[in-house]
Amino acid sequence: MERGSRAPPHVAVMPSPGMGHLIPLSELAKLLVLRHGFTATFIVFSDFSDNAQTAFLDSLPSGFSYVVLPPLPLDDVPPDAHVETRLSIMVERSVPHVRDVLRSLRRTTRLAAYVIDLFCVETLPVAKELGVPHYLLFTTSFMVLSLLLHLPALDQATSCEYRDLPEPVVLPGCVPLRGEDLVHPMQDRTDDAYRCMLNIARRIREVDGILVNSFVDLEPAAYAALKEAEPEVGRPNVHAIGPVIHRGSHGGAKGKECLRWLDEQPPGSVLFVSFGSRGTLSTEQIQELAWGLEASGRQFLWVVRCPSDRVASGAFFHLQGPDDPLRYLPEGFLERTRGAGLLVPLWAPQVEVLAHAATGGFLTHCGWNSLLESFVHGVPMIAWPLYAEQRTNAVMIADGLGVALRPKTAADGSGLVRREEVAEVARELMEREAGRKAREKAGELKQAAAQAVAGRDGSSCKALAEVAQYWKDNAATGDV
Ligand SMILES: O=c1ccn([C@@H]2O[C@H](COP(=O)(O)OP(=O)(O)O[C@H]3O[C@H](CO)[C@@H](O)[C@H](O)[C@H]3O)[C@@H](O)[C@H]2O)c(=O)[nH]1
Repeated sequence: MERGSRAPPHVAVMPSPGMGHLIPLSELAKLLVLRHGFTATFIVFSDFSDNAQTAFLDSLPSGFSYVVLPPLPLDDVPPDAHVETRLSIMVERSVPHVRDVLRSLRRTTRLAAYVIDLFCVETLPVAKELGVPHYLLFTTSFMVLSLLLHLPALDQATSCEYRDLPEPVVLPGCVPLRGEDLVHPMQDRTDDAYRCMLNIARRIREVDGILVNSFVDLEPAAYAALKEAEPEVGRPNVHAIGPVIHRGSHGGAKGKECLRWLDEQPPGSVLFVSFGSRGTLSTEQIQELAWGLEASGRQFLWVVRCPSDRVASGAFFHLQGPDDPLRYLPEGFLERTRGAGLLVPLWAPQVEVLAHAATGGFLTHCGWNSLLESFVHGVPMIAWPLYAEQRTNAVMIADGLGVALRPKTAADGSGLVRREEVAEVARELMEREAGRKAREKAGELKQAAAQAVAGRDGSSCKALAEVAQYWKDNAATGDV
């Protein structure tokens, strides 16, 4: 690698495991490489890099390289520890290795910035120590960022569990949130996962700036409130740079089959059902969903995974193994729905599916990348949140933006969405007035999303160009 005044500026990027973070961080790096003349190195964990992640990294164009950290065993961590707890321990253990990588990049490149996602905050002191500007790519909304920035104060002011608060939490410029709709690690304040979240909430104030994968017109009031608060001590500047989404294909042969099937369906007729890179349902819920989709009479394309009650807890970071997800469906389902539905085990080329004219709705777990991809393609949704910040996102898209419908869970305390409700909400979205309204709103958001990243003048393009220029200027003068 080159160092010297004519070498390109370099960015080091550290995503935590999982496609949900790898995708936006690599798309950001692509923009820096292809539009702003940077080169980039990814620092990735070996422990959790599965085939999908490795294939994704290998497909990145020239200008990128990646360094795999040595294995960081977590054998001493209880197997039932929450994913946030496991992640935070793993990141802590990675610090000496990250120091070595950043030191080496400083020697061999014009290292201009170090960009992480929120689970990697424990590595920030290394960048500080080496004088490398350190930024966070916040991979979800301004609303969730606002929640995190307010969390230490909220923690001080609250003595009960948040779900028992008599009033909703009101964040500046955001739709009110009931305690039970706050992010998953906030649901049990006695759990380690909550302490991890609180630690992250404190540490993100240490970064030099926060790039947010959202756009101003999507969340104008939440964005304005955060901008207003910037002069406060310990409030990093925020930059709206989204929607940064994956635009290529990563679906393989099965992906091509999905797209061929979609080509044969009438425009706007298909409900796409997918729960992100690793979302799964219980066996009973899979069965209810299947019966409901069948009863709805609608065409559907469903990315099917093995039930959550059949997956080992430590396997969270990996796509599932050899077990056949189709065997958990109701008997005869495949035969009865042949022609009306297509089932894809594990993975579909989601962005291409959402971009396809036949796709008329998206039943989603509300991961932020999925939502952005839906906004970009103007697809209305059914919000079916599972974990992380997905309930918070669901409130935003259903109550705030009006681009999604929410199925009701059964009153029997099972927490299940029963088949009748699945059929009803699918028909609502695809055939009725509520769906028509959501589709109209989705069309408006599609335009706003396109404007944010249009040419050089889109608000998000400008914001990223300013940050990139700042990094280049500092790298060029040797100030870093
Ligand atoms: O069959 C599939 C399934 C997923 N994807 C892609 O994988 C990504 C999934 O990302 P996302 O929708 O954000 O879901 P998660 O993978 O669950 O993402 C994690 O990270 C997100 C960003 O922080 C959070 O919003 C989520 O709650 C968290 O679970 C998207 O780009 C999808 O297009 C596919 O291409 N094909």
